[in-house]
Amino acid sequence: MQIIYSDQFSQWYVGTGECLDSIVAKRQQSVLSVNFATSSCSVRSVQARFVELWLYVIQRDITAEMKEKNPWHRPLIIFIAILIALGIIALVATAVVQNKPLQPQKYKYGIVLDAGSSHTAVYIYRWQAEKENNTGMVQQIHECDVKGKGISSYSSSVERAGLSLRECMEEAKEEIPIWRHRETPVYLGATAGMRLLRKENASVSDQVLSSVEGFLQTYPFLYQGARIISGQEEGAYGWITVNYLSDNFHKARATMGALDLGGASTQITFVSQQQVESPENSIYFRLYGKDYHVYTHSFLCYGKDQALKLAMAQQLQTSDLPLRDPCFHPGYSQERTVESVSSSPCVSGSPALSSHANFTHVGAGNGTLCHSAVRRIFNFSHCEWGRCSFNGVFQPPVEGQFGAFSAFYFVMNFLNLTSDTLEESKEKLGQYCSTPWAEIKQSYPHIKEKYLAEYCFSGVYILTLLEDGYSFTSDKWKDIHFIKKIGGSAAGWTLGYMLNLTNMIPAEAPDAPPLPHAGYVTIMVLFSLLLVVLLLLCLKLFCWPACTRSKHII
Ligand SMILES: O=c1[nH]cnc2c1ncn2[C@@H]1O[C@H](COP(=O)(O)OP(=O)(O)O)[C@@H](O)[C@H]1O
Ligand SMILES: [Ca+2]
Repeated sequence: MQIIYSDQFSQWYVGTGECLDSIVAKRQQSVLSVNFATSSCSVRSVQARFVELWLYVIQRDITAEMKEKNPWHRPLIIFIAILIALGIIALVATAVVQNKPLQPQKYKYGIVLDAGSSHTAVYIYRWQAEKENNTGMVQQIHECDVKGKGISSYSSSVERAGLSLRECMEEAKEEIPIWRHRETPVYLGATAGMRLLRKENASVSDQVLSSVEGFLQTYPFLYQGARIISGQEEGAYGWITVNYLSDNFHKARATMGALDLGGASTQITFVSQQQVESPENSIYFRLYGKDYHVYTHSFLCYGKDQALKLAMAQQLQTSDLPLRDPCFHPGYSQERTVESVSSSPCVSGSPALSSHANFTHVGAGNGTLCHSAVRRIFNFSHCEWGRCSFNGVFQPPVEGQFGAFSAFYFVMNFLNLTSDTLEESKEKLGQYCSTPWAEIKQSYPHIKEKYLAEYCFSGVYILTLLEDGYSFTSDKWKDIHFIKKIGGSAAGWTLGYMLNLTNMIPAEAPDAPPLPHAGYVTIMVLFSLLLVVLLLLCLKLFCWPACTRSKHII
């Protein structure tokens, strides 16, 4: 069937159909008159034909009216079509850039050896090559604990100091892709054990460093030096590490203080609103466009192993033998040489110690007496500054949240005191210290006996150092967070050291960061919705008149 419109006569001529001989339709105003010349049609099919014609007429007239009213109709359609095309290109481009797969060769690597007083650990870090200046981008991917003691213990066979690192350095070769070896920096930083050795014998400490240097240079990595870092650096880099891993620099949030307890030294580092009176305790950083005035102090000889020697030496000088030590469990007994205590450069200068060669170290298990004994290794009596922690060292009042790591974590975690109040910790520790040694050994058969025997002392030492030494009062205790890792990377000075030496923390904020994931998703969804709306609009504008523009309906 065919309908033909004639402009000339304002009439539709409809061809013949199954049952229609001819149809002539005419519209005047809103009245459509149709003449059907039928031969054998039913009334129903004539009615249907009439409705069809009526709809066609209305549609045609509306389209004509729209065209007349809106001369921008066609350009609008073209504009919307261009918008849709651009939108699709933008969506695809954003998705491609954002989801670009990271190829393994896009990663860079760095190795830092933490040559501590008790042992050496090798850390391997990895970061995306193009994102070096963004915070939170460097991650620890591997940690290897070197077997045996720290490098400072090799003073009588220095060549073994380097060799002791072999296993962990071989692991590093395995962990890092071969094509990255030559450009992967290796740093070795030695801490308080080597500081003490240098004090005792500078030439031997140099020989130990030469030994590790020679050994590290046999590896294909980019050797960047082996040195003894200062206590100030150790504190500062620990602070950088915890705040970098917590993303505090990037988000310009309040920073977190850092508390590091080693075997031979301990560090406290935090941002203080008060003036840092002593220049040697003050460090200034400009990071990501923000200034940080940081207080730091490293107490040499106040790591937990040297503190134990100090406490034992103190007791040896003032009490009869055998030494009844309240910081060791009842029933504990150990033969020791006086030399094992007095040989430390932290202890030397105590003449009374030389009168005996050996002594029996007996546990008396008493938390309160242990606290008194530990307090005696701190000097609280002189202070030249407005405020001191101990031993005449300036310290402003502690402020904000603190991350306490290394031995702070190991000990408090073992004693299950990481989420207790100060009072609860004292109470639980008192009970633990008075538990018989035989019972302790039975309860923890898999823990190294040296560590196990010392947890009572270490726990009491930590509480005393934090409360009496640094003035973390009961109300501030909750601000101390005992942590081992943050987001898979160990809390410690090594990461901060590497970030600093590779210039990965810029002084000024880098250019705007790429879209965060939430922003990316939001933009993609909004753009998609907009496109759908535009598409529908275009269909409505484009298809409808296009469909009706024809003067023929088939
Ligand atoms: O699992 C553990 N339990 C208890 N103490 C631990 C554990 N692992 C390491 N430590 C202790 O943590 C301390 C780490 O000190 P480190 O060797 O880093 O010395 P430094 O930082 O003073 O040079 C040592 O006292 C070591 O005995
Ligand atoms: Ca350490």
